[in-house]
Amino acid sequence: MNHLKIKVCGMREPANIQALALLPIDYMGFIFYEKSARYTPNLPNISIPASIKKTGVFVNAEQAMIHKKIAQGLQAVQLHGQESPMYCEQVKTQRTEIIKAFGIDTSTSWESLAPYMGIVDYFLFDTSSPQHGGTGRSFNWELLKAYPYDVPYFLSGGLDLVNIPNALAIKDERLIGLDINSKFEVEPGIKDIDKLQKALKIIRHE
Ligand SMILES: O=C(O)c1ccccc1N[C@@H]1O[C@H](COP(=O)(O)O)[C@@H](O)[C@H]1O
Repeated sequence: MNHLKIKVCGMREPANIQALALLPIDYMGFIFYEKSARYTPNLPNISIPASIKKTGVFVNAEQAMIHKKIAQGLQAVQLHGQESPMYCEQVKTQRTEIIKAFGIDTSTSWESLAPYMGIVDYFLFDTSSPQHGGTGRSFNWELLKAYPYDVPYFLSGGLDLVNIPNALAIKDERLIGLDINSKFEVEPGIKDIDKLQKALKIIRHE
């Protein structure tokens, strides 16, 4: 399998961000969705290595708000609501990756993702839920076998030290990364750095 990208989401506390920035991750996520327990109103003013893409997570947000956050230094935008393909196109800038999230369950119609192709950089497949994400629950990954497109995707939803090895066993070149969140927290928004290091060792086969 190619080098799997690792995204750690839901950061907001300066010391915790600084500690995470020392780890070999690819994306660091900041949740700009007020109803989330991990909500942060602003991108923390902390130096993060250029190798880590600062990612804003939004749910059906005003586009002006997203553009404001991009201007503050985001390299990626993760859209977790019912954002349309046109919305994704309008939010995209030359320097910003677009990750469109979908909650997956047995009712998922893969055909509904087709209009996003050529617009978004990645899909992200998460557990379907009314709160749009951060549930700590995984979905039935067997459903991914029916995913018919070439667009690479991140896997998320309740990833933890027990199920990450199972995620690594998914034989699919389109699986480009893992998104780690609530199962690695000491409290919402504060990550357990030691536990994340253990996950990184598993993922990077160290
Ligand atoms: O984490 C949240 O609170 C959240 C709220 C609304 C939308 C997305 C959110 N986080 C994203 O949810 C997934 C799965 O997280 P978990 O591992 O199940 O806790 C992940 O992509 C986060 O970026």
